[in-house]
Amino acid sequence: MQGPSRSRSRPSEYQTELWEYWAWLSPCRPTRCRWTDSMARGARAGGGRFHTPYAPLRDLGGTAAGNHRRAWQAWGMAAQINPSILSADFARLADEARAVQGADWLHVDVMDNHFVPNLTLGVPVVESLARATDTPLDCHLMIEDPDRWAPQYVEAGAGSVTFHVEAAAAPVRLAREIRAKGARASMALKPATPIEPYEDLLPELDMLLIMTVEPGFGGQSFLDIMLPKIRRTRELISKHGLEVWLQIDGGVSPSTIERCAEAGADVFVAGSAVYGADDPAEAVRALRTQAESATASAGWACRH
Ligand SMILES: O=C(CO)[C@H](O)[C@H](O)COP(=O)(O)O
Repeated sequence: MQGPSRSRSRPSEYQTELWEYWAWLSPCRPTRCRWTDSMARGARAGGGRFHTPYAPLRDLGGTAAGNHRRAWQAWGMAAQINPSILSADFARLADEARAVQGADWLHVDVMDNHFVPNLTLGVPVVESLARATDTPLDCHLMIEDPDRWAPQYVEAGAGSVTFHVEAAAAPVRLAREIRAKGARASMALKPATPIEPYEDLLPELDMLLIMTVEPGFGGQSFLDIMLPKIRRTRELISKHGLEVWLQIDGGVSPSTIERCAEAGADVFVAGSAVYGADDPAEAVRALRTQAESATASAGWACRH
């Protein structure tokens, strides 16, 4: 497939071609895995690195805020904010998804009461939610035996599936299976799990999740002692020249997000800080602005 011609006069056709080109350029381009509707929605929603290199070419009009965001993406400084539905009203999930319109992904916490001491939802709810929202789903599996269950979450409509390395029997095989089925593959580390033993696995992943609280419950205090791990992980990603997203989850709020962005995180899960706000969509925008400002002055982003 060739890149877009710059001489197109009809913006809609030009834009369509660009989206295809970004998909082709993406780490999840069809040569490695299927470009699903959900992932395409992620890209269109402004999912950061999907379209970083050519973001300015998409600037065929639009709002000042949209143009600012695209410029940020072009410089690789886009921050993604993923509201965690753990803090939402489970009886009104479709409405709660709408309440965070503009979020990059919806973070879906799957807990089995074995891997963590809490029980939330499973495949059927993810299937329904995927039908009810255009926001792509980022499923975080806090469950035992993810090797068995993770592929079912891709089939249910998740655009990204995260398994815990502490629970996976064969993390490389599992990451490859998630990608082969058409989703982004992500691996999570609990606070006491170091990144260093998994350096060689990084090329198998689209995202690495560092838990900044003990998994299981929303509303906990951010663990500052995770900041050096975020920093070291970002250095490993850079050292290998990878486009792996670095997500953090737990205690993300206006008072902690800047430190995390400065340390190297670029995808932020926020539950209570978003759903506890009077205007959840505005809370998403404000967190993103804070993260992007902190990233702009961070050493890791300058070297990126
Ligand atoms: O994975 C989680 C807990 O295991 C949640 O996503 C996380 O705690 C988000 O909630 P908050 O932002 O309120 O800390």
